[in-house]
Amino acid sequence: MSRLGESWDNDDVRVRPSRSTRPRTKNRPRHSDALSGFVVTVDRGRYTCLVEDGTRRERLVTAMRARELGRRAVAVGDTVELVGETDGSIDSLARIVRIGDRRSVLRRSQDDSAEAGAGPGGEKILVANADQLVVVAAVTDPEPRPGFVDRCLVAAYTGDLDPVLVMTKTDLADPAPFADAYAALDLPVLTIGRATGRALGPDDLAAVRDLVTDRVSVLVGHSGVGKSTLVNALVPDADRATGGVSGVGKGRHTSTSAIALRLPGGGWIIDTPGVRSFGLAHVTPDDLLETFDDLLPGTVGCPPGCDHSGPDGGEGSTGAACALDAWVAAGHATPERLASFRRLLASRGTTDY
Ligand SMILES: Nc1nc2c(ncn2[C@@H]2O[C@H](COP(=O)(O)OP(=O)(O)OP(=O)(O)O)[C@@H](O)[C@H]2O)c(=O)[nH]1
Ligand SMILES: [Zn+2]
Repeated sequence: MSRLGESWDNDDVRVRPSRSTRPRTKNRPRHSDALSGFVVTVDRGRYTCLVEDGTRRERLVTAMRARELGRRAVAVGDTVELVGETDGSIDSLARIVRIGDRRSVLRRSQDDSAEAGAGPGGEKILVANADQLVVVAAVTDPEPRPGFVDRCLVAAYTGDLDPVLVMTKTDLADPAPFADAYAALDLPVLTIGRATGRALGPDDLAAVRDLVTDRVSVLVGHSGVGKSTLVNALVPDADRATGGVSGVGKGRHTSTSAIALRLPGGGWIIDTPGVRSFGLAHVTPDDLLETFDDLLPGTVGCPPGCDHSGPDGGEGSTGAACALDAWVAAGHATPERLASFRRLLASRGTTDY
């Protein structure tokens, strides 16, 4: 499993203040017997981790957070170190003592910031280490919602995931009118529809399979867009792909928000059955701007407090103009890029779920 054995962040484990003069590392729990695991799903404080230790077949181990993790969140997709009861037998419970460095984080804000692992703004890490966010939207039935797609893009860009749009049900309508709005974002758009009365088109499916093979992909989309149809086509035995735990995510325990399913050709699909929206209260205009490399230099002349939302400089400003308008008018970047940036920026505050 390629995700295991990555480097570990030495700051992951909070070390209690020491009164002695010994080096701090001596006080850190050593856990030389720890095993590496990959968090497949999370349900009410219990983490299902895929573990392989070289001598035995890989297995699923149920674990809880060790006290020494403090308030640090553990998310699906995290690489972790486990100690304790790691044999994976029924009723055994291991402890997660370390969390590996993260390549990406898919966050969402939520009201209940008291929940374990919620950050200062109440944001929660939904998935760690994913390569891409696959936003699934239907051409029709249900109608695609631009605000929802835009919010997904903001979450992807600011969390270091590559966004992809997959438009389903292309047998029912033309995807172009909706997809055209994303042209300036260079967003890969794949289409998928039924070739026959029942089956998804094999060419469409092959393109999606290509996209997800050997990568970690998070799938999000509204109910009814065809996400399950797609997941079942990509992971034929989805119910068994995680040793049966996917049943946990889909059914009884509705609090489960994400589950990793192994792709037969390599890579992982992380399905998010309970996720219909992304709260983006934690994303600032500058967070988003940093993901628009071509626009970034144009803000040097912005007034203090400019939120770049329009030519008037935004609410918190002194009334001076946002420098981006003049800069783009002078031939930098493109008006379409600026318009796309501002549309995504505005989507943070909408509730178009
Ligand atoms: N015409 C057409 N129908 C499709 C396509 N993909 C899925 N459907 C149908 O759309 C309906 C919803 O599909 P699902 O896969 O259950 O949608 P979902 O997004 O998983 O929805 P939830 O299970 O509610 O989260 C089903 O009746 C599917 O058969 C497609 O490409 N074309
Ligand atoms: Zn500005």
